[in-house]
Order: sequence, then C-alpha cells, then structure tokens
Amino acid sequence: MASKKREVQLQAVINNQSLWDEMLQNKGLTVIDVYQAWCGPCKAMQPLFRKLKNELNEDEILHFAVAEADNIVTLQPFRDKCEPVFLFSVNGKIIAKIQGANAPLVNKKVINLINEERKIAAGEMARPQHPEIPLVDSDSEVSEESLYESVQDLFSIAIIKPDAVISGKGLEIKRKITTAGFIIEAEHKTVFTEEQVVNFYSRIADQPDFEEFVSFMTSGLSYILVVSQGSKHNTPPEETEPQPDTAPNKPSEDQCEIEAKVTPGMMKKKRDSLQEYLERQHVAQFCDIEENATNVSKFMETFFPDFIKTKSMKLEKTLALLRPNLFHERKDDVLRTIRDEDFKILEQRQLVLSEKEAQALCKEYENEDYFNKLIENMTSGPSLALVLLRDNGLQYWKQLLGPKTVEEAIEYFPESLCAQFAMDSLPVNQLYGSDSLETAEREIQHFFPLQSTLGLIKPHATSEQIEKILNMIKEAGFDLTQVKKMSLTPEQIENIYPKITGKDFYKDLLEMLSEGPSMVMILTKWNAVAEWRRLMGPTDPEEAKVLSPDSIRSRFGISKLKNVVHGASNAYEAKEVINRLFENPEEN
Ligand SMILES: Nc1ncnc2c1ncn2[C@@H]1O[C@H](COP(=O)(O)OP(=O)(O)OP(=O)(O)O)[C@@H](O)[C@H]1O
Repeated sequence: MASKKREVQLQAVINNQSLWDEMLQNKGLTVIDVYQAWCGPCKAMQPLFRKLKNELNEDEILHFAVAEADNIVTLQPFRDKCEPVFLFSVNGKIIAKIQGANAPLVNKKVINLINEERKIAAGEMARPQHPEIPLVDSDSEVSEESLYESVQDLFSIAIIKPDAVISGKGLEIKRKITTAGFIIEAEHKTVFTEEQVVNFYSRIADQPDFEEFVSFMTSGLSYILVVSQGSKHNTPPEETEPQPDTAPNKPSEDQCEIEAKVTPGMMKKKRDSLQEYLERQHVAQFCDIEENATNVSKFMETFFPDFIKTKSMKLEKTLALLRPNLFHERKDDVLRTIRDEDFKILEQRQLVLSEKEAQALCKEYENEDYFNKLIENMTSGPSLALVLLRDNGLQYWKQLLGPKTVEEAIEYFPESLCAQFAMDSLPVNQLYGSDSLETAEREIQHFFPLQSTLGLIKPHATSEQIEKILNMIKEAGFDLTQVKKMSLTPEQIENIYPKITGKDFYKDLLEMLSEGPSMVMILTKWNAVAEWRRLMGPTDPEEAKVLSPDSIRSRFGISKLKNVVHGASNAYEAKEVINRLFENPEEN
C-alpha cells in the first residue's frame, strides 16, 4: 500500500492556471513534465523521477509535477507538440528546459541543481543568478520570429566609423552612450567590405560622393554596437563645461564632406534619441545611428546572428587548472568532459607553477597538514591552465568540480569531477576553478597576459580574401585592436622588415608592397606574436600546404614573395613597429 501511495504522490498534477501559480510557490526545485491532454505525461521518465526522489531524499526541496499544456495559459507555446518538455523551476523561476525524454540529461540537471540547493542551505555558496528562460518552444518558428521583430523595435545600431576608431575616439563615444543611460548590449569590431557598405547605406547610394564614402568606410576598423534605451534615456546629462578630450573636434575637410553626404539620409531624428544626444555631444559625425527596423535587422543578421540566444545568457569566463598528476595522466578525458559540458576553451597553456603561484591557487587548503606536500606536488611538473567560457560559466564549473576533498566528494558527490578524477597522490580536488568573477579576471590576466603584435595583409590579397582572413583572425580569438588600410612608404617598409634589407629579394618585396594599400593591424591576445605566426603558417605557401594546411599562407599564398600576410618576429619588434605605424596604438 505504502508504495502505491508513494507512486500516486510522485508528481503533483497541475491542470489549471491557478494550480500552476500555486506550484510556483514551491521551495527549491520543481521538475515539471509538460504534457498534452491527448497523450498524457511521459511514462518513460517516471522511474528516473522515482529513483531521484528516493536517492536524493530531499522532499523539502525537490518536487515533481505534471502540467497539462492545454489548460495552462503560461504553457501555451507548448501546445500541440508531440515531444515531451521538462521545465526546471527553482523557487518559482523557470531556469532550464529540456526537450525530449533525455533521461541522462534530466538526471544530471536535477542532481546539479539539488547539489546547488544543498550548498546554498549549508552556506557554502551564494545563490547563483540563473536567468529566467523564455517559455518558447524551440521548434516554433513563429515565436522566434516574433521575438526577432521585437528585437528590431527595441534596439538601435550605432556605427563608430573608422576615423573615430583610428584616432582613439571609440572609447570616448562608447562612454558617452552609456553615461547618457543607454545600454550597449553587444559590440562587434569589423572592417566593412564594399558590399556591406553598399548594402547598409543603400539609401544614400545616389549621393555624388558615395564611392569616396565606401572607400572611407572600408579603410579601417569600425565598431558596431547594439544599443538599447535603458531606463535613463530621457534625461541624458548635458556637459556643463567643455572637457579637453570631448570638446568639439574640428573635423577635417574630408570628414565635413562625409558628414554632409551621410547625415541627412541616414539619421532618423527623434526627441531624446541617441542620435540627437550624440549631436549635442559633438560626436555625431563619427557615429551613425540606425533605427529603421529593417536596417537594424540587416545589421543584426550580419553581425549578431546569435544575439537573441546569447542575450538571455550570462557568459562568464573562469580560470581552470589541472594539477600536474591529472594533467599527466588524464588530460584528454578532462578536456572531453569540459567540451561535453558546453564550455568553450578560449586559451590553454601548460606551465610549471612557481611556489607563490601554487600557494595562491591552493589557499583553501593552507590550514591542512598536507599543505606543504600539496605545494611540492603542484610545483613538481607542468599543470594545464585553461580559460573557459560558458553561460553562467564560473558557478557551473565550480559546481561540476564538487567539494575540495576527495573524501567528501566520493561520499556525497560521486558525480563531481573531484570524485571522477581523484588520484591517489593527493587527497584534494585535482581540478581548480576561480571562486569569483574578480578572482577569475585577475587569475586570467596573470596566466594569460595580453600581448599585441603587428599583422599585415599584403596588397595582392583580394577583398574576398581579406574578409576571410579577418574572420580567421577573429575565430582564432584575436582582438582587432586597430586596423587601417595604408600605402606603405619605403621607409615604413624598412621599419616593418628591419632584418632583410640586405637580401637580394628585398627590391622585389619593396616593389610588391608598393603596388597598392596594405591592411595594417594591431592584433591582441595572449601570446599574440607566436599565435599570429602560427596562424600565418610558413613563409613559403607550398611548404605551408604540407606543414600547416589550415594556415593563411597555405590557403591564400601564391609564392614566397606573395605570401599574403606578414607578422612581427618578436615582441620587441612588434612594439617598435606598432608605435611607428599607429598614433593611438592602445585599444579604444
Ligand atoms: N626567397 C625569397 N624570395 C622572395 N621573397 C622572399 C623570400 N624569402 C622571403 N621573402 C619575402 O620577404 C618576407 C620577409 O621574409 P622573412 O625571411 O622575414 O620571412 P618571414 O619571417 O616568414 O615572413 P614575415 O616576416 O613576412 O612574417 C616574406 O614574407 C616574403 O614575402
């Protein structure tokens, strides 16, 4: 009898809106099986729910429910679907959804969320700010579209133009935008292609100097910002006194012409609009504002295709570290697990930690009697440090890691990485994760300090190749700190190639680089000099095809001379030549 009763009570039956609202008052986690009246709740998952209920034994904070989509307004997007949907509500907030009867995934989700609740209750962690997910069926085209429509209405696009970026005004304009209460929701740095300028600025294509405008817009880096209104947008602060760095700049003759051509056609004047505000701030000539829904959607599709998806995410970076024994013995298993958990590995490097670094990373064990042994172990051989990125990445990684000691992990959190990757050599978690966003930033900066290098795309590259190369650069994780098209003088070429001026091919090189403008770039990331040389590939494109088939020179190089790209040979040379070629080399 008792077991029958338990079976009946396993899932609360929610078949109208008021029961739904009541259910949202549950404390802790509620796993909701959303079903259609005609097919009933998902029977296949019930054994799993029963197992979880019995094994976790957390009736106060773990609840199960079945909810009939047909009778609950909130669940309207899930009506008439054949596939079951499982929603996860924590303290009344729907924070996750799994489509389909995916038992392993549901199992893992419940265990993770309950572990989280346990830790919160024990005061071991603060409640993470899981974003509430939108209740839409992911197969539903209609709901995605309507969401997209509202996106176009809600956001404007700001384009900070190449002359502003190259002169270091980009940061100042972004600051002005945010100070006025607007919110920069997303940012993309790009060098426009001719095709894009013609497409995005089609409304002014019949203006007399449009060709010149296209050439200006493709001459260097632009920043494209998605801007939302924010709450204070009706009262942008006026500057009472002119500030030295924001005083109206006397535009050059060129800029005046461009402004005269572009501004009237491009801008939609509106009281208190971003456009009007930038005009009052005397920076409107450097930044176009696009508010027309069709054009906003064009920009979104081209530069922010995942905007809707990523908007509801809280993308966070964390530092992760595999201690020496784990790195030596099971590196590949750990990296596979990391990828399976949807982390993107932004950087990785192996390094032998100094004693000081090991002590900082092992602070949580400093009062343990095995602390010295731990430090000895940590400095005994290479560890693997990683920068990981994921939605809610910091907390999620900490949660996967589990407790700090193997003993506790094996007893209470057998699913945790601490338990799974335990090694006899140490009683502690073989993996490390930063414990706050501030610590993560500091640790990432320490282990992966940024470096800048000079990159150059030679004049013979076609515009299609330039576009592809810029994409490869971004894919490889470089930040395009500065980019400008320039016709190099013999003196500048000598600065770029200080070591080969005596070679017999130098004359050919001079001639080739004088054939037209080159794209000169400051590329920034950890280990940029070496990483850029790796991405370029060997000098000779034929050799590159064999040794590094995915490299730029392998894909686009013609000959040793016409090998498409150049990179500084070392950090010193990079710094020297960057300072000679750019007036404002710092990121802005
Ligand atoms: N044998 C050669 N014949 C013709 N051109 C050459 C030859 N060797 C080098 N070059 C040209 O001179 C450039 C600089 O030569 P260097 O030996 O410094 O090559 P690298 O360090 O691989 O290339 P880079 O400095 O451009 O990154 C090469 O990128 C190439 O365009």
